[in-house]
This record gives sequence, C-alpha cells and structure tokens, in this order.
Amino acid sequence: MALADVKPALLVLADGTVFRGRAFGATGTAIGEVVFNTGMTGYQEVLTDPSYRGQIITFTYPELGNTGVNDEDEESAQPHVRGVVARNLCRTPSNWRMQRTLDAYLQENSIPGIYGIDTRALTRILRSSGAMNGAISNTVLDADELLRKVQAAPCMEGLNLVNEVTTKDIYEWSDPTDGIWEYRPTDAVGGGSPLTVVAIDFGVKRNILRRLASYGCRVIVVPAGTPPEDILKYEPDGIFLSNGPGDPAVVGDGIATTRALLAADKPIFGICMGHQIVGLSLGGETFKLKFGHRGLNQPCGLSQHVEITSQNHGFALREESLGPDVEITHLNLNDRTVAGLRHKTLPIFSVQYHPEASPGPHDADYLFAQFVSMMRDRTAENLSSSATAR
Ligand SMILES: NC(=O)CC[C@H](N)C(=O)O
Repeated sequence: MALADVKPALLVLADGTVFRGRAFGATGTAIGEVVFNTGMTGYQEVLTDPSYRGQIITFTYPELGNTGVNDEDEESAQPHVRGVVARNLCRTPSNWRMQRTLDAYLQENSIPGIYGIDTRALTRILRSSGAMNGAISNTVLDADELLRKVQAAPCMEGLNLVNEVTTKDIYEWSDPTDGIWEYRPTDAVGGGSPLTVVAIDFGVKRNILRRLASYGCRVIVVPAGTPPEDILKYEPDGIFLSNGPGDPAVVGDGIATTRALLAADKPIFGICMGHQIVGLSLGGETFKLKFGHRGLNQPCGLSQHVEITSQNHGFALREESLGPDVEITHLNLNDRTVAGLRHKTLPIFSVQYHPEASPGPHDADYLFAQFVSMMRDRTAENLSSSATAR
C-alpha cells in the first residue's frame, strides 16, 4: 500500500469513545465485541481461531503484519474475527514462509482493519470498563452514526455462535504436527493401535487435531449437534470437546450431549469452551469475565507447579458452582479463576487454556499425553475385565 493510498478509519466504542486512525484490510464497517490480545506473536493463528468469531481484536503488540500470512498457519478454513485494530502496520513484511501480506489477506476475506491509533489507551479503557461492543469503519466516518450501529448490535452474553463455525460434515483427521515443528517427547507415544477419539466441534482449532494425531489418535470430527448415541456408534476410546466462540451457557445441545456421555464412562477431555461445557454438564455455572484472558503468558497452576499458557476466553466457570465431585486442578494465577478441573471418580478433565499452543508456549502439551494414557489405561482395564469375565 503506497502512503498516498492510505484512507481514514474510525473506531467507536459503545461508551462513545472515538479513535481516529488509518484503514487497512477490506473496505467497510465491522461491528462486534472489542477485546484485546497481548500475544507478541501469532496474529494469523488468532485471526483464524474460530473462538474469536464476532469480535474485533486489538493487538497490543505494537506492530502487526511483519511476517505476512501463509497457508500453513491457518487454524481453520478462514479468518473469523470481525475486525482488526493495530498500533502500526508493517509495510515491508518478510518471512520465508510468507505468501501474502496481512493487508491483502484481510481484503480478500472482507475484514476491515484500523491502525495508527493508541492501542495502549484503548486497552486501558477495555481493562477498566470491560470488553464492550464497538465498530470500525472506513466508509462511515461520522462517529454518531457509527455509535448508533454499535448500540443496535447484540451483546456477547447469551450469544450462541457455535452453529456458524461447527463442521457441516463428519470428517476424519489424521495429520500430526509437521516433523520439523514436532516437540513432543519421543517416548510419549507408546506402541499399540491408534486410539479413536470423537471430537465434538464447537469451533475447533486445527492444531488441537494435529496434537491429538501426534500423540497417536485417529480423530473423527463431528458437528456440535451430534446426538450422543451417534457419537458412541464410533466406539471411541475417548471424547474430545473443542474450543468455540460465544457464550457457553447457551450451547444447550452440547451441554445435554456431554451430560449423556458422562454415563458412558469414556475418557473426556475438554479445552476452553469444551472445559466450560464439561463444567456446565456437571451442574456448574459460567459467568462473563470483565475483559477476558487473551494472550500467550497467562500463568496457571495451584502451588509449586506453574504453566505459562496460551488463552483466549471471555467466560469462565464459577468455582463455587462446581459440586463436590469436581476437583480444581488449575487456577489462573492472575485472577484466581478456574483454569482446570477433573472429576473425582469419572475419567474426565478439562482446561480453560490452550495446551495446543498455536500460538504460545508448550508447557501444557503434557495434557495430550495425559488424555492418551487415560484412554490406554481404560482400554487395558476393559480388556482385563472382559478376560476375567470369560
Ligand atoms: N477459546 C474458547 O473456546 C472460548 C470459549 C468461550 N467462547 C469464551 O469466550 O469464554
């Protein structure tokens, strides 16, 4: 983009705050929940993570687009964010894997962006007042007109966005993490036949599927509304509940299906929305956090052991709503909200953060190994009990 082509753009928050900056990406207006992500890397993974559906993302890292965009780092088939807010846009991106610029990518995908605004000031507003709806536009430059559009938009609380992102068709995933990037310990996958995992897709990120495949799973991905009896027809060794966008409390079919699957006594592992759905199916409640956790350095643990984790969520489980069968395994150490749980008697565990770390640190990758060993132990137990019964 030549400097002469730079067009003005506007960001208006629901509280009436106005930021004036410059346009990049698509021509048009985007309305959604304005949130901030503090990660220093991985903007492409963020843009394509289906959990960001319906949101305008402010990147606090001060320069965006330095490494362009490539086909391999897509976390799903398309970007899901509504709009992008940046301090500065890199005009000379360069990377050996780059296929196009961030600007061209956002144009192709009809996503408007605004840059050249004070993202620190914006983030301070979102931290003190909480995440709120807003709009960015390079076609409507009248702040009052844009504010009226923002005020007419639905709020994130109570919004079910899963149907917009879940797979329409059932498919099998067997691609592991590419060998040049693989980081699992070489002894982490024991021998034995591949384990069958049914993944319920609330908006799954590809790197979760890759990590499951890397740990020796054959993954069957099913739409979010799949009834429990259809899931059990695959005779899965375990069930995975994925991440996803919107308010978890209104994903009624997912919660009912998970509740029904508890009775099947199969290992269940949930990530982010999957974790919230595990908690809700066990009788817990969720609530909306003031400004959420979005970034790559969120510390989680209890005492002694701390994991630095990748996160992207706006809702959380209410600790006091979880019954005596639930053990809290991790807290978010910044605000002490629930970050991980396990059931005391059933083979179920879940985390609020993203152990697949795409992007982010790999501290929590052991959770995939934990799921696999839970499934292997279960299979061994079943085999020995059927041998005794004979
Ligand atoms: N990454 C996710 O799965 C997010 C879960 C949920 N939409 C939230 O914002 O809390």
